[in-house]
Amino acid sequence: MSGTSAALKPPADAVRPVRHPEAPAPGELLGAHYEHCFGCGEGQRHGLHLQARAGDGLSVTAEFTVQAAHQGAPGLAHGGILTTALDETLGSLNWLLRVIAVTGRLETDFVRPVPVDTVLHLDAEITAVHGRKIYSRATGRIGGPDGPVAVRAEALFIEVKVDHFIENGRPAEIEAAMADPDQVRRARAFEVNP
Ligand SMILES: CCCCCCCC/C=C\CCCCCCCC(=O)SCCNC(=O)CCNC(=O)[C@H](O)C(C)(C)COP(=O)(O)OP(=O)(O)OC[C@H]1O[C@@H](n2cnc3c(N)ncnc32)[C@H](O)[C@@H]1OP(=O)(O)O
Repeated sequence: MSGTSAALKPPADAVRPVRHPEAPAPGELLGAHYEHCFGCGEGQRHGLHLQARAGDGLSVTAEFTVQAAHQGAPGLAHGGILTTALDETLGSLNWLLRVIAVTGRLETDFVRPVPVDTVLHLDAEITAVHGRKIYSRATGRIGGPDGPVAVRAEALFIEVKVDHFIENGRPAEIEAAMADPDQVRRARAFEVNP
């Protein structure tokens, strides 16, 4: 059963956006947006280490292996962890538009239990854009990229500027991020390439 709320339905005058000309090519890894991100950061030892790859059009794919540390019930993935994997995959889509955006709303259907050691095959796509609002959906399958659906999500991301992080993040981490020329260059690149 799926019952997406009205807030996740694009308005009638929403548009289907186009991939940014400098977006990573299909098949390319997108790379982490922040090394300490719980979803994708290489430097986050407790994290999911999810690696998203650009697909065709406005889509990405990613894989995530459920670890023992991700359990909710014995031997099964915690639903919040699965939602995090969906959130991260959906968030990475915005790179194809070269837009920085944060999750405003995320709705998940848990269709099948996901055992520890399972590889969750995720795919996601942007469906519409309306002003700063980016509508997207994602699916997670088990047993292979064409296996049965285990989780499904629809989301609304909201475009923000780098200042969103600078104004709201804990100062210690913001100062460290701003001292990293790669992080600043990457973040600013999104603002000069509309
Ligand atoms: C040099 C420094 C380096 C830093 C660089 C870092 C680079 C980072 C790169 C990439 C980052 C990607 C990170 C991905 C991580 C994975 C994804 C996450 O988990 S993100 C975390 C969870 N999400 C939040 O923490 C959002 C918290 N919420 C907010 O901050 C605000 O509520 C925000 C920005 C979402 C909206 O606030 P408003 O004041 O800007 O805008 P308003 O006017 O309220 O909303 C704009 C439109 O969106 C709708 N909207 C907003 N929230 C909605 C909601 N929850 N449901 C439905 N509609 C919503 C509104 O109704 C409005 O629509 P109408 O334009 O009037 O049609």
